[in-house]
Amino acid sequence: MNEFNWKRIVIKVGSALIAPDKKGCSSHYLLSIAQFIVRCRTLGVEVVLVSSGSIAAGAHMFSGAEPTLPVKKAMAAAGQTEMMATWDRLFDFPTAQILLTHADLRNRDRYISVKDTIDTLLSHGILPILNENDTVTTDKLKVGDNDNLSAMLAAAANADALIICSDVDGLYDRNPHTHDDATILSEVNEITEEIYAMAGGATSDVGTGGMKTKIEAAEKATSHGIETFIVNGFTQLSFNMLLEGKNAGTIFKPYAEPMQEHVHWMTHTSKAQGEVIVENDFDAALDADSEQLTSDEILSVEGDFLVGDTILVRKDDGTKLANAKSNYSSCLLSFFADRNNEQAGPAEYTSGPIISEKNVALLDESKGD
Ligand SMILES: Nc1ncnc2c1ncn2[C@@H]1O[C@H](COP(=O)(O)OP(=O)(O)O)[C@@H](O)[C@H]1O
Ligand SMILES: N[C@@H](CCC(=O)OP(=O)(O)O)C(=O)O
Repeated sequence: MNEFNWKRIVIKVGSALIAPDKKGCSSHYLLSIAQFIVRCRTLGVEVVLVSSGSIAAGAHMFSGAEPTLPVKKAMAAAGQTEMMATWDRLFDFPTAQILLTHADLRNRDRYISVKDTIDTLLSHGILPILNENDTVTTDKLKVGDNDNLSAMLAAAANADALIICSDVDGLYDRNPHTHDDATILSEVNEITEEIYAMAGGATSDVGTGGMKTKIEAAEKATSHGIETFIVNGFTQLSFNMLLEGKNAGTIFKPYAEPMQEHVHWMTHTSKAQGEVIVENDFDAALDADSEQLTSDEILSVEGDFLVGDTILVRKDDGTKLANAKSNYSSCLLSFFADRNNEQAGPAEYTSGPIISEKNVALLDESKGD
């Protein structure tokens, strides 16, 4: 057993560490991260790597080009190969590339498939290296930043820890690059609005999301029971400290009572693709018998969703009742809602249950306070 009792960890590496000067991929900072990964594996800890940096690594091949969206997508395609080759050279065991979009994670079958692939790679001693598939993704399909992606993957992999390697020592009470008097928070026990208020965006021209997306990631991971660290990936000291079981930056403590797996997935990974709105006096106990929600209860439908997508069920006054997997498309549910609103007498057609008990994640607001 190791100092920290980890069996499996996810390490996320930011773009500034991969391609610090946007002149291609550099192994300068990756070497100490690779050594840490090797040491963890020697200690019996399975490691999953989430690596940013394809766009930054590919930028040097497009000199003089305006960084438009198509050019960035091309940079990602070209830089990804260079980045994978750089990582691969640092290890004497095999690595595997997995490129994903949010569409692969919000669909339950595809999510399970990703989970299974990660498990299988790890059980064969292969290091999975993941990134968002920036070349094919669109606004609607993307996660958008690798902090949140790494937390979704830490939950999928059922990791014990998520280590986010960045270009700062951790979370400060304000951006240390713009405030000389900023002080670091070494431990965060609860992620509150005040914590979010401390976080600003990225100031480097290669980072995405800054500290805000790291706090979102920490919230996702800690609510799954995963302890989360933000450390400075520029310095070997961070990794030496982690190996000694010491806090190397900011540690976010995991929830004492983590969310159930499917509740976590619906809340933090799949996210609602649309809404079903019910009467304010709707009082069915969704957790006990969600089959009570049928087409007769629907007032209106918002967004476009398909059978199997996650939806938010809420009351007309805005109270959020539950996230749930929809058994019907938005198109069909809108038809039922329109018919209900016309009050056209007894319904000729009614739906079966719109959501099913085992695919419901109750939201706090619905707990009757
Ligand atoms: N409260 C804060 N504490 C630390 N860094 C912050 C804070 N607010 C904003 N930042 C910015 O977040 C940056 C790290 O995020 P980002 O640039 O996205 O890096 P990465 O590529 O590692 O994801 C820091 O360099 C800093 O400019
Ligand atoms: N997927 C992108 C990185 C997105 C991202 O979140 O970047 P970063 O903030 O540096 O972790 C890429 O490979 O360039």
